[in-house]
Amino acid sequence: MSKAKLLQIGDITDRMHDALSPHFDVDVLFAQDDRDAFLREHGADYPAILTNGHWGVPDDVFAATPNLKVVSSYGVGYDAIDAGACAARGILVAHTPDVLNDEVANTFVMLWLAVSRSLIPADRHARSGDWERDGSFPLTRSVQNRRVGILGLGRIGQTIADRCEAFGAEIHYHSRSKKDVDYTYHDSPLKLAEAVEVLVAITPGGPSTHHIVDVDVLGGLGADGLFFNVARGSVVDEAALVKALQDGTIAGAGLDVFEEEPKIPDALKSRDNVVLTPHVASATHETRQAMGDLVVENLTQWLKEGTVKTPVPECRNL
Ligand SMILES: O=CC(=O)O
Repeated sequence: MSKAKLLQIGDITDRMHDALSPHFDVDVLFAQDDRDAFLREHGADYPAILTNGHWGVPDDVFAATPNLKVVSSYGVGYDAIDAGACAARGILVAHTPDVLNDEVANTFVMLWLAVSRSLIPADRHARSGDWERDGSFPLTRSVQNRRVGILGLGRIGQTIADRCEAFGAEIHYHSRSKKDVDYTYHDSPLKLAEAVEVLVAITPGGPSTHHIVDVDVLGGLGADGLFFNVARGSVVDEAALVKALQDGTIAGAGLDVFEEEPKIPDALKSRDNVVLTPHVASATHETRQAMGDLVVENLTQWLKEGTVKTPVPECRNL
């Protein structure tokens, strides 16, 4: 019996490839020399797409796959996929929620400690000989007993809150709606920023959260404030963030995501009060394995039953 055809957009692990191969005939979009000709000739053959949060489903692919039935994305954030348009065409979209909550929360903690305790400059001081030559490294700032603001109290935001409690934090949050939790709610990102010393963005990306951290919010955070982004680059006005760091409007930042990945502004790269990671919040062997297994499970379940295990909210009623 012939296998179902699957169009792969972006990289996958060997384990995912091996698990998919018995069920799907996999073609890699980026391996095609002439993408337009390939999509024109073969687009209608694909009922299934495997993609990720970075590539999503580009418009040309969406338009060239009239028989598409399922999209399985290797990541939790799906702002690069027009899930509303997929739902309207009856296409199921699946993502990988929950299995990465711990890792993303841990990445925030790593950045928070690194920025507050000046980990990168301190490491440099230790290995460069500066310690012997110039003496002790300057004092840094404690992460203990801070007022922490979580922008987006979804599943990952809650896991971040749990981690922060271990540091004696007073937790504040802003979300689209008030939740049944003991933390302090603020009805705007600005009011949240004004109330806290540490602000972490962990909202979904997309038009509804575009630049919700802007010049005013950064001003509200204030000169001792630290900003962290483990959400999407689009959530923050990056130019305003650069200026806020340059002008001392805020004290520092830890960033895993950027507006034009993989490009990072030089003005961020050159600052000692900023720690940068290349969108790796979920990128451990263990968590990527769990995410990959879920991507595969969504596709094989769809093959067997026509459903997926973890649909995005827009597709839950399909
Ligand atoms: O950014 C990572 C994800 O959305 O899983």
